[in-house]
Amino acid sequence: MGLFLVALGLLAVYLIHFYFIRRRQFPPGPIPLPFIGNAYSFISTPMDTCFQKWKDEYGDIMTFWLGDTPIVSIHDSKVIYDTFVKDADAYIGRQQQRWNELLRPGHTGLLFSEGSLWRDNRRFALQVFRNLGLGRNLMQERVLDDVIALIDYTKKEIKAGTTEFNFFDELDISIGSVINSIEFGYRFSRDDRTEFIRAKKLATEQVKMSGSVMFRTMEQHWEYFRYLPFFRDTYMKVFNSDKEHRAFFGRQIEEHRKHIDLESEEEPTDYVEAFLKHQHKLDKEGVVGHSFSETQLYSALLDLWLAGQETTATTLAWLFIYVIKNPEVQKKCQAELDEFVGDRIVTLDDKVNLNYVNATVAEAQRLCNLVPINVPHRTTRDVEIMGHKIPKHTVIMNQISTVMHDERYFPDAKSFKPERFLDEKGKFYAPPELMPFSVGKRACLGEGLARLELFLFTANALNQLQFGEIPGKPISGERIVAGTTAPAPWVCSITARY
Ligand code: HEM
Repeated sequence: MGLFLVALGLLAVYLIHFYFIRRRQFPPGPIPLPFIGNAYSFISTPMDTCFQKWKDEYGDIMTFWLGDTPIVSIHDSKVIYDTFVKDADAYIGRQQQRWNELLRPGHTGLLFSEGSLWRDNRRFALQVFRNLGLGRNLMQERVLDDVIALIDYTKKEIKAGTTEFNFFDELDISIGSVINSIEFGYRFSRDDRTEFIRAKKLATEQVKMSGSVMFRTMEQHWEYFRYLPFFRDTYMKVFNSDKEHRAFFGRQIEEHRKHIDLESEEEPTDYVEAFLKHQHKLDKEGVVGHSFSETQLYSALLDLWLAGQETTATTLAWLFIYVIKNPEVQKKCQAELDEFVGDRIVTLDDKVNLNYVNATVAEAQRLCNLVPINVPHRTTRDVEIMGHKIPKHTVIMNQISTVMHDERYFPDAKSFKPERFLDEKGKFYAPPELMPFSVGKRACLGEGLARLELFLFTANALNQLQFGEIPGKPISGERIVAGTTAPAPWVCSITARY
């Protein structure tokens, strides 16, 4: 009886502290449940819809809780620019999600690392992308190889009499090949897809899991939750996926180690080679405690794969669904391509003329709203936002999904209207509220590569191929919201235009 009263007393103290002291330190938001916070809201309502609802109810700044962590969420473009861009260093931190003690030992990698490790490695990654040809013809050629392989394969299938296409699978392996060739220097084979399917399955599971209610609830205390019946299963999934990722990326690093000439003056041809050479140079120079460890290499490869494959392939999947569902958009894109390109391959030089195609890509990114809940940031000092004092180390998110469906900026926001990104002269323009890659110092590191891929795959596929819905097999367009928002499986018809 005594023990029971003590437990009751402790619970009362916890509840008073939680509801009357901690909650009041942050902007208002929906009532969290003790221990699990607001994660329960995401069970019945998709995350991005929850944020829309909360924006209507609580305004452009509010707080929701995951477990016992308060997360301040900002929903307005102007407030986001005033904070994450104008005062960028104050928002540059990342939430130290404790799962990463398991998944990215030492908080390494590119997505969740902080401080000099993150800064040095982000700069290094951007430099490697440039050295591999981003911003020059070299990267375009790399991507175009995969675009051409996709089109050739599809035309071969058409000739062979195929009438029903799972075009997402083809986009998926193409985008997988681009990132794989950047990281490891080789593409996936379409004849034997086993390796790609395995790698992709791992990535999809991890991205899906990272958006799951159980994963988010367990985030900061997984070492205790894993002993509880319902939560054990999620822990085992994370544990196994980590083990398999280590095997996949570890094998790639080992292969490179076997053949690499660390002293060679030649330009590296992939990320692993560039990293190992840079690491060797620092070690040789006697630089102590640098940020280029073997663990960092592993975590960076994982992050580039997770952040770079699923995102781009899924955006393209949405784009082709929207184009199929809106045949007049397909017609307008193709009319523009006929006028400025003809039957040859579209390159970046054509981009300036292809206003409607650019607007179609932009509108697909806006409407699909790929990232329903942004990657959490952390304030690095006390800040004040819209009159609210937010302490240092608060987890904070610029909720880009809410901005991109905001009727104030995008009237009739749930409709697909590429015209909204054309000015009165028909020229493409991107307003600041269009922020699929986020903004500020932690904005997407792969934005340049993703933009190149989105343009080249879209323009060339629409130029060479005609897409349609198959009678009796309508595309549902159902949104499956997890770490990213993916469409339900779909098939389409494709014929050749040339
Ligand atoms: C359509 C495709 C893509 C979209 C919509 C997208 C979107 C995003 C978003 C919203 C973030 C979080 C930004 C923030 O924290 O505020 C992010 C971060 C990141 N993205 Fe992307 N991304 C895409 C493609 C790529 C590609 C192709 C790569 C690399 C090959 C990549 C690598 C990264 C990395 C490493 C980060 C973490 C950056 C940091 O914390 O410094 N992404 N991305």
